[in-house]
Parts: sequence; structure tokens; C-alpha cells
Amino acid sequence: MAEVRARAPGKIILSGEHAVVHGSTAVAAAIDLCTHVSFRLDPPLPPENGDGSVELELTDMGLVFSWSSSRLKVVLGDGFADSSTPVSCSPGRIKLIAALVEEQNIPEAKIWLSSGVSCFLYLYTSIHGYKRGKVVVTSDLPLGSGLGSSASFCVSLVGALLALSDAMSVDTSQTEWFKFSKNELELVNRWAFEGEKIIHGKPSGIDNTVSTFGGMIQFRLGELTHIKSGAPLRMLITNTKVGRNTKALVAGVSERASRHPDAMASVFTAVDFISKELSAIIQAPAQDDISITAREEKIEELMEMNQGLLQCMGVSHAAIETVLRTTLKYKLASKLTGAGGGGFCS
Ligand SMILES: Nc1ncnc2c1ncn2[C@@H]1O[C@H](COP(=O)(O)OP(=O)(O)O)[C@@H](O)[C@H]1O
Ligand SMILES: C[C@@](O)(CCOP(=O)(O)O)CC(=O)O
Ligand SMILES: [Mg+2]
Repeated sequence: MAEVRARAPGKIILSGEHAVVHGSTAVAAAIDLCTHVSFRLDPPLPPENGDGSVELELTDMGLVFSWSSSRLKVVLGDGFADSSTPVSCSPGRIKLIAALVEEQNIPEAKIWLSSGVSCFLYLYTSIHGYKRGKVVVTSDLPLGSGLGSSASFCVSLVGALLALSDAMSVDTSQTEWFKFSKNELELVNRWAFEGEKIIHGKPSGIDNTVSTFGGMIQFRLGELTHIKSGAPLRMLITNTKVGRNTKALVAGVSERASRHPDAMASVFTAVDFISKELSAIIQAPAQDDISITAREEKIEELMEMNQGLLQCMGVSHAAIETVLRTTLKYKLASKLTGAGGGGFCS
């Protein structure tokens, strides 16, 4: 028996959500709230005892899911990916996985968890086949609120699964946190992106990338640039507590872009300029109090402009507008963060 624990952070997007799906630059930073995964891989049972099961426990939700290895094998068949080569889940496989998830009778009030459970089954069976084992998940992050719980779920899950796979050699006897090498992180990121695809439909990859590598990043079309703030940057984040679903919001923006291609292309280009300018300002060294104030004013103005364009994309919400009006009374400009439609503002 071998056991590991992994954790990965959520994020805020300072500029460029949605537009980043359409090729614009975006800026994001990891936050101090994580998803935590523990994974125990059990040795094979003697043949007379059957072949065991794959279990997923979502502790915060009080839910446990279990599939016998033989059932998984009957439904999903023998073809496996190689854990060192991430592959996308085919439409056929996603249907079979969805049927396996449906058998678990997720309570109607928590049906939004189905995509996360499907994502789990895909990643687990792609990396470990039908070997028996148990995964336990807890999260500091509110789910479905724009702080990237889906990506941090994928990254921490993949980190734990890969740590006990042939693709990596992690010494499981050590009790200290183990840091993956750059190549290993890249592999984690690529698998996590495949997981995000199951949850989001068409992710840009920014959330899994910032969750994998941490810190602050500038991101465009899969290209990552690490950035460092020239002065401390403090953000207030507010939860509207209005639930929403990233997949539907991302699809809504794409539909608007296909109805108004030229207008929306201009909106995405404007966001690209805003993100690049924001990134440059964030990185510029601040010399004194006056330049710090000027810098903060520019950052606020750019975030306010980005919010206007997010409204144009159709992803704001009455609750978000209320937060913006309220923070403005205290001279704080803000914008939605993540997919919008509710969720958090920063
Ligand atoms: N800890 C978790 N356990 C199971 N599923 C999760 C977990 N965290 C996220 N998910 C999945 O991700 C979905 C939320 O992702 P999303 O709509 O992208 O919002 P966000 O990423 O901003 O939290 C949930 O509905 C669920 O399917
Ligand atoms: C809207 C988007 O830009 C960010 C979504 O973030 P979240 O899932 O709402 O935390 C989508 C993406 O980039 O994949
Ligand atoms: Mg998400």
C-alpha cells in the first residue's frame, strides 16, 4: 500500500477572463486557498477476493462514490492511455463515464458535482487503470464561484495520482512536502487541462496553469510568463453567493462571438491591450508613496475598463453590479473574477 497527499491553489483573474479563451492575454494570481487530495493505492487482492474497487470521498459534501474494478473494466474496456502522455477524453468515453457517474445517484441538489466526478473517473482510470485505491478530497475553496475550484481539484488530483504512477518516482516514505520538477509540473498541468476540459468544455488553460505553477502569471494561447509584482498588491475579494456554471458562461460568450464576430473580436483585442498594460504596471518597480498611489490608480482604472468589457460579453450579473456600486462608495474599483454570472468580485 502506498499513500500520498497533494494540494493545489485556487486563483483570481486580475484581467482577461473569457477573452483568454479567444486568444487574448490574461493575468492571474494563485491564492492561499487550496484543494487537498489524499490518494491510497492498494495492492492487488488475491483472485478469490475479487478485484476491489475505486473510491472517491468528497469529505466536505459528505459523499462517497465507489465503483468495482470489474464494473469499470466491463464498461470502459481495456484501452488505456500511458500516464506520461496526456490524451483528451473522447466523446464516446465521456458518455460511458457519465453513465458510471449516473449509477451513483448523486443527490439532485448536488447534481453540479457530476462533471467533477466524471473528471475524477477519467483521470483516475487514465493514470491507474482499474487498480484499487481511494481518493479523499477536501477544499478551502467555495465551488463554482470563480476562484478556480475546478482547476485546483484537477491539479491536486493529478498531482496525487501521478506521484504514485510509473510516470514519476516519488519517495512515499518521506513526510516532508515534495516539490515536483519543472518537467513533472508540466505533465501535471497537461493532465489537469484534460480534466478541466471535462468540467469547462472549452477552457483556456489559465486556471490549471496558475494552480500548477503558483505565483502570478501572464497567459496567452497556452504560453505562460511568470511575473512578479514591483510592490505589494492587496485585493479585496467579495462573494456575491450567486451560483453559476463556468461551462454555460463560456459557451454563452462563444455564442455571442459567433453572432457578432467583428464587434466581439474588437472587445477581445481591447482586453488583450488591457491585460498587457496591467501586467507591465504590476511589474514596474514602485519607488515611493506617490508612484505607489499612481500605480494603484492605473490598476484600478484598467480593472474597471475590463469589467465594462465583461459586461459587453454578457457575463455580469445584478449581484455583481451591486458589489461594484458598493465598493465604489469606498473609492474601490472592482470587477468580476473568473467566469462571472455571480461568483466573486475582486
Ligand atoms: N472539491 C471538488 N470536488 C468535486 N468536484 C469539484 C471540486 N471542486 C470543483 N469541482 C467541480 O468543478 C465544478 C465547479 O467549477 P467551475 O464551474 O469551473 O467553477 P470554479 O472553478 O470557479 O469553482 C463543480 O461543479 C464540480 O463539478
Ligand atoms: C472564464 C474563464 O476565463 C475562467 C473561468 O474561471 P472559473 O472556472 O470561473 O474559476 C474560462 C477559462 O479561461 O478557461
Ligand atoms: Mg473553473
